Amino acid sequence: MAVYTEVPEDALAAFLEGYDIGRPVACHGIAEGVENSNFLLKTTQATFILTLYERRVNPDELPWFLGLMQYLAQHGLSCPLPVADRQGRTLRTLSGRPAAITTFLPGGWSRQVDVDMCAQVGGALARLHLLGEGYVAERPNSMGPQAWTDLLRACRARGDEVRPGLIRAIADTLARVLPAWPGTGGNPSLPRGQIHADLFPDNVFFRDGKLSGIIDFYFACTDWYAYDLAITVNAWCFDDMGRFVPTRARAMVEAYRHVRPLEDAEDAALATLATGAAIRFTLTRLYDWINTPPDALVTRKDPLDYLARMEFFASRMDEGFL
Ligand SMILES: Nc1ncnc2c1ncn2[C@@H]1O[C@H](COP(=O)(O)OP(=O)(O)OP(=O)(O)O)[C@@H](O)[C@H]1O
Ligand SMILES: N[C@@H](CCO)C(=O)O
Repeated sequence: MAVYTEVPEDALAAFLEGYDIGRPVACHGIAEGVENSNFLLKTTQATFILTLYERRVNPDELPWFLGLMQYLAQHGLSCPLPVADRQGRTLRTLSGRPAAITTFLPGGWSRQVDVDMCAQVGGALARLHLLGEGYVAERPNSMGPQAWTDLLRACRARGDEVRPGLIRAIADTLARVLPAWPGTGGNPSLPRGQIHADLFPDNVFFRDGKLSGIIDFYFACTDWYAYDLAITVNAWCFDDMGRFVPTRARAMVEAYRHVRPLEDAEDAALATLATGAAIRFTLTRLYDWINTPPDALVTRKDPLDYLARMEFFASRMDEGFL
C-alpha cells in the first residue's frame, strides 16, 4: 500500500482553502502504487487525486513533471491535470511533504492484458511522443545506462542471494548492451523527446474496453522515443508465465507506427533497447528487493520476471524480436 504520510483533517481543510475547488468531503488513502502517498479527495465540487511526494522523487524536479502533465493534458492527452491554487501554484507543501492536486481520471487499470489493449497502448504512446514535442524543457533520464552501472555495483554484494549467478548474468548482458546503445561510440542517435518511461499496465486506465487515461509521469524524461516503446513492450507483451507474446508486441508496434512511423535506425535498435529496458527494471527491482525489509508496507516486485525478459531480448539482439 502507499500511504507513507498521514494528512490530518484540519491540515487538509487549511490546505484546501488555498484552492478554488470546494471544501473537503472525504479523503481516503489509495492502497495502490509504491512510490508516493496518494489520496482520493472528494470536495463539494468534484473528485481529485492528492499526491504527497516521497522517496525517489527529487522535489526540484516536480515542476518539470507537473509542467509536462499540464502541457499534455491541455493539448489533448487524457492524463491528470495538475490543479493550480488561487495563486497559480500547482506544487505546494502538506504534512511536511511536497504535494499536488490533480484531476481524477475515470476508468481503472486492467490485470488482464490482450492484443487489442496492446494496440491501444502503442497508439497512445506514439501520441504522447508527438504531443510532447511542444514541451521543450529537458529532463535527463536518471534511470538510464549510467544508473544501471551504479545500481549493479550497489547490488553486487547481495544480489546472488536472490538467485545464484544473477549478478554475473546482468553484468554480462550489460557489457553487450552498453557498446550497442544508441548515441554512444559509433552508434547512430535516434529521434528523442519526452518519454513516459514507466508505461506499465497499472499506469494505463481503460473504461468499457477503451483506453481512458495515462497516469504516473514521475519517471518521465527526455530520451529516445524507441526506448519508451521498448519499455512498454517489456511491460505488456509477456504472459503470466513470463512467455513473450509476439501478437501483442506486433499489435503494439504496428499501432505505434501508424501514429508515428519508426525510422530504420529505430527498428534496428529495438531489441537492444528492449534488453536495456529489461536490465533497468531487473536492477531497480533487485535494489528494492535487497533494500526493503520483508515486513515493510510496500509490496516488493520480483526482479526475476525482468531477468527472464532480459535473457529473451538479449537472445534476439541480432535478429530482432518482431
Ligand atoms: N489521476 C488519477 N485518477 C484516478 N486515479 C488515480 C489517479 N492518479 C492515481 N490514481 C490512483 O492511485 C493509484 C496509485 O497511483 P500511482 O501509480 O501514480 O502511484 P505511485 O505510488 O506514484 O506510483 P507507482 O505506480 O510507480 O508505484 C493508481 O493505481 C490509481 O488507482
Ligand atoms: N513499474 C515499475 C515500478 C515503479 O514504477 C516496476 O514494475 O518495476
